[in-house]
Amino acid sequence: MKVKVSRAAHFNAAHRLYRPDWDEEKNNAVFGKCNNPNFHGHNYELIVSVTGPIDKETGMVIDLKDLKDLIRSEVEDAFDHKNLNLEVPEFAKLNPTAENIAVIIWNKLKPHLKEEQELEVVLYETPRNFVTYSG
Ligand SMILES: Nc1nc2c(c(=O)[nH]1)N=C([C@H](O)[C@H](O)COP(=O)(O)OP(=O)(O)OP(=O)(O)O)CN2
Ligand SMILES: [Zn+2]
Repeated sequence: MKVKVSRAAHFNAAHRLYRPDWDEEKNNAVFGKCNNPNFHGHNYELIVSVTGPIDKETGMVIDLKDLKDLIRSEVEDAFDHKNLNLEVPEFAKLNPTAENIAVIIWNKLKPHLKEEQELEVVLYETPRNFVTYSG
């Protein structure tokens, strides 16, 4: 029997969507206002879910306190109040789209889970734009 356990988290960050190997015209055509050279910001909402067996001794899939601390150390401390393009090494050469941010978050969290625990990351960039990544 597997149960899905979820923890919501939050960070805000600035970003710019563009490719340095494209000229301004093409960047504007593809990325529009998201290519603003002065960046723009989002209040990101994150839902991290761990699915796995319930531990017989504790009754937990994962201690939500441990999941909270993991999200804080791996995601919030790294991304909150940061310029993703300029301050987060993972995005130095990777466009910080919601898709790529979700994959980076998944990659940062997964090594901390047990083999039998499945991970899903849902990232809301705006209340209406969100992506899901499960590995
Ligand atoms: N597939 C993706 N498309 C877009 C992404 C993304 O990360 N993945 N990001 C953006 C922009 O960065 C921005 O976050 C979204 O802009 P927009 O769609 O205009 O969102 P709004 O909520 O401001 O617009 P509403 O019209 O109010 O919904 C663009 N595309
Ligand atoms: Zn944006």
